[in-house]
Amino acid sequence: MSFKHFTEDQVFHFLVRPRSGVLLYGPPGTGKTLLAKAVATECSLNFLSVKGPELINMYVGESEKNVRDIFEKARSARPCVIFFDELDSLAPARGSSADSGGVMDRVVSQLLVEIDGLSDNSQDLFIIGATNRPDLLDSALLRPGRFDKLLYIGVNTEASYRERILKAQTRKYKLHENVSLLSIAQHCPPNFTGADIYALCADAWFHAAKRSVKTLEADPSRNNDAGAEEVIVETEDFMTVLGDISPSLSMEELQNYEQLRQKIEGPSR
Ligand SMILES: Nc1ncnc2c1ncn2[C@@H]1O[C@H](COP(=O)(O)OP(=O)(O)OP(=O)(O)O)[C@@H](O)[C@H]1O
Repeated sequence: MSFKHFTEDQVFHFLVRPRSGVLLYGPPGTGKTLLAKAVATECSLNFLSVKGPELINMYVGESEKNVRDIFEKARSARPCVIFFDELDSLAPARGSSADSGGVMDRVVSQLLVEIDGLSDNSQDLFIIGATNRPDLLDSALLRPGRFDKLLYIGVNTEASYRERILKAQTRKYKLHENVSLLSIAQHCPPNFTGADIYALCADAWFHAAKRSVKTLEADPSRNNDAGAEEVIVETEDFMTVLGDISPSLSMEELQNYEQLRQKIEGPSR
């Protein structure tokens, strides 16, 4: 895992300007989790990942206890990054949830207490949050000393961006010499996310594997050939499966995310 798939700006905010909390936001499948893991790996920190809904429990007081326990676990694993995925489901704006007894409000309060408690030892315990809906979060979470840096992780519609992700995703594949990843990137819809490209590569490999099996079945004498079982992925494998994969986000949805980003960060960026 490395930072090479992310922009210098994104890496700068993590490595050069350490802070208590960073919030990654943007459409699903764009690499927010991947980036959080890369930060932990690159900085030699333990990585504790938790999905917001996993901490919510129907029994009174249990959800708050789960929040406390996660921070306790992270403290004992220092130096550590706690990654809160789907943060909006753990910390929605207080007063907005329809739950009886204000469970979610108490969870948010507990989370704020724990985050504020980090300030003493922020040198070796960091929090990274991720959400597709930063607009739903309790605004107190975004105050200085908490998740005070918001970083948009979006989709770049240029082919060279998709080519970089294709390169990363196929680095362990044996590609046929006819494969041009740039050309494949140019054939992908501009709104393909990293997760869509992951699906494309996995399906292309599977398509190539099926072809290898068929070839061996047709000519069993090749079973003993050196490397006969090796799966070599060809351009045709990518092109065949490409038609079956629809972008998980429409262009309109991407524009909505872009508008949300502009609302949060201002139009100048
Ligand atoms: N920039 C990228 N480079 C390489 N692979 C990527 C990139 N972005 C996404 N992927 C691939 O897509 C998969 C999903 O990415 P990830 O889980 O990090 O997205 P996410 O933004 O956290 O999504 P969600 O909001 O749904 O949790 C990853 O396992 C990875 O294989």
